[in-house]
Amino acid sequence: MVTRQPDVDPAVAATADDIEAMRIRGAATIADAAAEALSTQAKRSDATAPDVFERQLRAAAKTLYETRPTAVSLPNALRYVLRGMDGESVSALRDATIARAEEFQRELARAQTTLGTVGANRLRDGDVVMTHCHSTDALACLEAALEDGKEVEAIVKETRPRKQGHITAQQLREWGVPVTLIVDNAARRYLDEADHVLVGADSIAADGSVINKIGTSGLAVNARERGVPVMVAAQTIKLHPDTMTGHTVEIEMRAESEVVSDEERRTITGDADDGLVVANPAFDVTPPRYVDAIVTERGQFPPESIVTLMRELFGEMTGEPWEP
Ligand SMILES: O=C(COP(=O)(O)O)[C@H](O)[C@H](O)COP(=O)(O)O
Repeated sequence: MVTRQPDVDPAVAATADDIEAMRIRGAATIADAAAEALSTQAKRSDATAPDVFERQLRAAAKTLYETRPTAVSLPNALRYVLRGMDGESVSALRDATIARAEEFQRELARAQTTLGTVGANRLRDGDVVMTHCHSTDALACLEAALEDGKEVEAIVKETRPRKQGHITAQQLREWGVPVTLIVDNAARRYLDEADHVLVGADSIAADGSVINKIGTSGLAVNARERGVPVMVAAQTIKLHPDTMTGHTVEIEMRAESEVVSDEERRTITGDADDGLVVANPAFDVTPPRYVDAIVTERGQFPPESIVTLMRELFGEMTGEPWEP
């Protein structure tokens, strides 16, 4: 459970629980939900003094921030909204915060649509795309290609342990895209039939490394060996400004229960129930040399040049998202 801050509205706490339990998941969706939650906190605040209002909003941001560590879209969203919290009275602060959250959500949606059109330009009629996990940014590229009248097919990795590939497969089938669903271990074999690997990102580091669902790096290495280009679809909200000052991106470790049931654990260890460690990292790091292009709403970039865009958009940022 997330540590609850005092004065945080129950609706914000519920959003934090949903993010932590992955009922709300995926970097862009988490960012959208976080902005919405801050707006809700602003709407429902019972503060009568501006400093109390601000304290409540910062407490809400901290509660949301502590849910999952890897997707930088979460702190980036919190920072963006809190920076718009401006005014001399509670009502001015409330209006400004709500307007800022709405602006963030609008820009997020717009960025994804624009990014989709950029990514679609890389896809040709008849292409076969291999996907990993479920990324709304990656799907935006496929949706835009379909809208351009291109026919595409997809090889969808199921993505253990939580099988987010099923969500991707479901969305693609709704759009009428032929889908071949494969287990993760079959990826190398099926790369021979793929024209692109298309994945999303939770964070992008200053050196162009891509942090995304566990298994992305292995897929990218295999794709390079097979000569299949790797395209990463990532709005600029996924750029991790702290990495410009040498910080690393924390990789979330999730519960062992996602990998083995209690019964399976007992079968492995017997009654002793010791000596078995189940490691379940949720994300991994793909070095820039295995990535062909990072597709953003500002155009496509070779990974090594992404730091220029990062500096332009974020400057040198320090401090926790909820700090003034
Ligand atoms: O790794 C994941 C989701 O991981 P999880 O299921 O653990 O949240 C997605 O590829 C990115 O978040 C990008 O998604 P989007 O493009 O929708 O932001």
